[in-house]
Amino acid sequence: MNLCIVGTGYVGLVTAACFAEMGNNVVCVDVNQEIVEALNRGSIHIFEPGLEEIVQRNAEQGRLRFTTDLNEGLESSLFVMICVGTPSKPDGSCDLCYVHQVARDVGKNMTDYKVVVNKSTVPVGTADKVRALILEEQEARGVNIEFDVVSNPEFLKEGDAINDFMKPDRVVVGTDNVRVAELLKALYAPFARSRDKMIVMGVRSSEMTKYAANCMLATKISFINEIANICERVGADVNDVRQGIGSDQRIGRHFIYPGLGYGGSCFPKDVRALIDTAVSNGYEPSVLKAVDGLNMRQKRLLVDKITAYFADRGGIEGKTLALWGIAFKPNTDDIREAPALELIAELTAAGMRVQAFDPAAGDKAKEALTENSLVSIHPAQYDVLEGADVLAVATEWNQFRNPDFGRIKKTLKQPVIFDGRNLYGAEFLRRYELEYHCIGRVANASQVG
Ligand SMILES: NC(=O)c1ccc[n+]([C@@H]2O[C@H](COP(=O)([O-])OP(=O)(O)OC[C@H]3O[C@@H](n4cnc5c(N)ncnc54)[C@H](O)[C@@H]3O)[C@@H](O)[C@H]2O)c1
Ligand SMILES: O=c1ccn([C@@H]2O[C@H](COP(=O)(O)OP(=O)(O)O[C@H]3O[C@H](CO)[C@@H](O)[C@H](O)[C@H]3O)[C@@H](O)[C@H]2O)c(=O)[nH]1
Repeated sequence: MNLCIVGTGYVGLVTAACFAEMGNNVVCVDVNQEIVEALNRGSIHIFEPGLEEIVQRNAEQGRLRFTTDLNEGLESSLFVMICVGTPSKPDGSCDLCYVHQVARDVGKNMTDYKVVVNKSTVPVGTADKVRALILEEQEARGVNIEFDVVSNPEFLKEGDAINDFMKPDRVVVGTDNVRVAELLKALYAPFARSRDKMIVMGVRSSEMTKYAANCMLATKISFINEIANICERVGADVNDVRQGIGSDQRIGRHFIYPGLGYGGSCFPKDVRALIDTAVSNGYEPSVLKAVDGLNMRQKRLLVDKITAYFADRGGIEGKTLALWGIAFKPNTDDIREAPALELIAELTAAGMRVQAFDPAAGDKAKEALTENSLVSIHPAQYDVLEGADVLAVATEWNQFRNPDFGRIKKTLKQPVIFDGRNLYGAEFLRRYELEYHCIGRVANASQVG
């Protein structure tokens, strides 16, 4: 089948590469010329394990092309997939300007029947708006070309995106048109060989399903973080509690890891967008507001712990923090709403220096933090320990899980680790005479209360 994918970010590029891998002909369109030129040279602008190889292979074999010209994609394609960003506006509502622009461009340029598939995460009612904008542009041209608009939210997660796309738990399709549902079923058939994975529903329910899924997952995280914060005050260990509750199948083991709160380009903005949708429709979303509020507090947790540690040691001004991990999660270079950025901003505002390392997000962090003279980004994990007072861990990259504790102890001015991802065992660290502060566990019972 012939597809036009609009937007070559985390979702667009993965979608394009995976559909091309299944034999489809895919044209990828992006307004960013630099990104398109790089892709045409076989180099991808994001870090996503396994993606570059699939992109290169399919481009070489002629099934995957990149262009800034939407017409090139529209010409030959039955499906037009919208995969552009839907960031937060300052008031928390969803900014739909990129989606609306694509809808207008499609209306201006289409010459034959299209299935317009929206994969971006968008508030309920957006498909209706996309339809209206396409019709408006067609009217302005004096043409009447048939098309359908379908909602098909994407559930992949960064760092494991190829696997998620190739083996989805489900494929949600929002349409009341049986013929279009059949077309999508055929398109997704290679990803659903073991069982029928397509769940067809109304467009509004499909748009809502995406927000409900992300908000449910965000709620699990804020819930366990709340439990962790209580554990810490009463001398319980959240690691044990997590296992104790996770073995109940109704609760499950996934997505109940406490930490510095959720970051990334999805959970924070999507929770806020659903809050905005609820409020605009006269409903007070008390659970969602609590989830968001707790997450914002959680991102400050290490700031408070580090500040408290230095309170009777001359304060944090002039001290140096070694920081491992900047990306919002491992296996990605994405730093959007990363808890580490909050940590860096708060500590440097109070006069602390930060020497940071991340296995993939270093370049993006350098760009984002260029104006902050108290931050330096280093290319090697152990370099950041040189001259540092203490170490903090903000992202659970595998290479931080079993580090050289002897070297940490020897290099730091003060043998203390602040762990925002609960990677280490307190007992074990005591053997290295390293003081350990983490989330929801009190290493020394005398610290309780
Ligand atoms: N990142 C994820 O893990 C993920 C997962 C599921 C769903 N989503 C949702 O998918 C959407 C895309 O997210 P993303 O992370 O891939 O975004 P992104 O910011 O990585 O990429 C968006 C791309 O769209 C391009 N673009 C903007 N306007 C355009 C236009 N008019 N024509 C062509 N290209 C245009 C941008 O240049 C950019 O390259 C969002 O709604 C997001 O919420 C993201
Ligand atoms: O038990 C957990 C699991 C995750 N996180 C944090 O939650 C955030 C989000 O993690 P994850 O969901 O793995 O990454 P995303 O790439 O943001 O993926 C989410 O957002 C995407 C965009 O909508 C959806 O498609 C995915 O299904 C959904 O998992 C990260 O900061 C993680 O550190 C925790 O703190 N504890």
